[in-house]
Amino acid sequence: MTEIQNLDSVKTPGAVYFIFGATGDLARRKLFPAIYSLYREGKLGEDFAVIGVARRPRSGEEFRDDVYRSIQEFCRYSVEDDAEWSRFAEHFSYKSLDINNIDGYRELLQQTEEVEARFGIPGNRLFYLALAPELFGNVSFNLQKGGMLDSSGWHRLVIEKPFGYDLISAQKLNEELNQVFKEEEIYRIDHYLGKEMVQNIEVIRFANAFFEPLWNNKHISNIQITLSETVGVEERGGYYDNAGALRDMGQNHMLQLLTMIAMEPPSRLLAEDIRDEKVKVLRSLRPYASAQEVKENVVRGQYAEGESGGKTLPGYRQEDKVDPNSNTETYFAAKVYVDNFRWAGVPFYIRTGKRLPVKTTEVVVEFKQMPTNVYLGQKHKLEPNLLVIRVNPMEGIYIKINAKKPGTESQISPLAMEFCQSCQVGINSPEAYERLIHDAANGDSTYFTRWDEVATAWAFVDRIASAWAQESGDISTYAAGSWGPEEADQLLAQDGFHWWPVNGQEEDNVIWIKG
Ligand SMILES: NC(=O)C1=CN([C@@H]2O[C@H](COP(=O)(O)OP(=O)(O)OC[C@H]3O[C@@H](n4cnc5c(N)ncnc54)[C@H](OP(=O)(O)O)[C@@H]3O)[C@@H](O)[C@H]2O)C=CC1
Ligand SMILES: O=C1O[C@H](COP(=O)(O)O)[C@@H](O)[C@H](O)[C@H]1O
Repeated sequence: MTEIQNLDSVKTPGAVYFIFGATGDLARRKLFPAIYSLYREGKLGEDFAVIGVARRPRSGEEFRDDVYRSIQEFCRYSVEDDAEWSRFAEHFSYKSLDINNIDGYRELLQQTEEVEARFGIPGNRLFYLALAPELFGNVSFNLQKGGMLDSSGWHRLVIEKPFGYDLISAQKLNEELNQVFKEEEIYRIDHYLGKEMVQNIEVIRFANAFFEPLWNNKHISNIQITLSETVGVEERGGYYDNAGALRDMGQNHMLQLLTMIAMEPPSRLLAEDIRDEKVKVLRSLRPYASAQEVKENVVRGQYAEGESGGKTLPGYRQEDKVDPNSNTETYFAAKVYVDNFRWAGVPFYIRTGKRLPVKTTEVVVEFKQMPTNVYLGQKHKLEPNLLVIRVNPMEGIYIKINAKKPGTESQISPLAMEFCQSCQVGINSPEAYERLIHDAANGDSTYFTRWDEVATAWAFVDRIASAWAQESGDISTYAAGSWGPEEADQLLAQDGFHWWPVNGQEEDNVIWIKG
């Protein structure tokens, strides 16, 4: 068990980082830039090496050029100095390998031992699989067979989502991995857990006397979690058409966010204590008992042609590598209950979708009105208090309260007090992948998903997916650039609530105090 340390300045132990899928999109956009940021901040030191692995032929020089371009395009630091770049780049080499070719692993082993000797690395090996999940099992077997796990240091497997397609496939994958790696050696990435503000939820909740006493069904009327995207499926139509919004965002990022909001305070800040609390929330999710209950509580839709910023956007069925008759959902919203003492009766409304009007991840905690109040009534329109946690792209929190409108005799107006973290000069939050690679190298699994979390989340999501699978007829659509199907508004309206405006769409009547 690892106690969370202040990792801000912790240097990682010397290790070789294997990036399987080194010629792919994730490596280019996220992983190389993250490794460079860690290096620039002194967190990697000089006793590390990166070996890129993929089938495509690449010389070492070509690979380092790829890495350079990816950093210049996507990293929050840019390369400014030739000498510093050469010092960094010499840690990178490439191995062309089909993951099914066992002979290739023996060559990889030789290359590994060479770089370990060269950089004084004590046999620690981190295998990052930026690959399609179907390949995870074979890579693990072949790493073992090819002698890659025989060194004297630690061996860790970092794997990307999706972890399976449903509970059964996830179990199968997990069994395969467990034949080679122990649970504590497996780091399942959910990059939302690496986001600054998702980690901050814990601090906001557990380090402030005025939130925790109110954090329950006596004071909170409902919680809204929005993960909206403006993009469509881009070039990932092949994968997405098989997954859909529920599996792509719901089973993982949304439920993980929900657990961070709903979990009990852990008794200690140990990775296992925190993950124990999160899994208890997942176990407390009220399962939908029938297809009818799914229909009543979950809304889905697919984007059709629409418009945004004066541009016409194609419908989902017109996207590249998408079945022209596809019924895959690109949006879903659900009403979810956490059936425990703290949350009994409080609806959690969650929604996610592609081609929505804004890119944002936000959590809105809506508080109950006071039971009796001299200001309630005809004359005054009191709005409920809100605590809004902005995860991305804006980072920060704001609290909405009622206050006297300045200059009026007795008019009451909502007033939002905001702490915008991303607006503060000097705060340049690390990318999620920087934190997660750093944590994995330091053996801190707090912000990675444990197997029981993954399995419990699948069990919840599978009921929705199988109810949808029984439905016949075409999925309902929403115009690209809109807020999704109208039924999603009904989901809240029937309980007397509405979705609060998110990111940059604040109502005119609110007075803002920016901090
Ligand atoms: N891209 C993203 O933003 C995100 C991706 N993910 C996940 O990360 C993983 C990778 O995604 P992404 O980078 O987009 O995928 P890409 O298709 O862009 O890249 C796949 C990589 O796998 C390599 N590869 C495929 N087959 C083999 C093989 N048999 N042997 C060796 N290498 C192989 C390819 O290289 P080559 O063809 O040269 O062999 C390529 O480098 C997926 O699981 C995805 O779901 C998760 C979240 C976000
Ligand atoms: O995991 C995924 O996340 C992205 C959204 O991530 P964000 O950090 O930009 O909010 C999503 O576009 C993608 O479909 C999904 O696979």
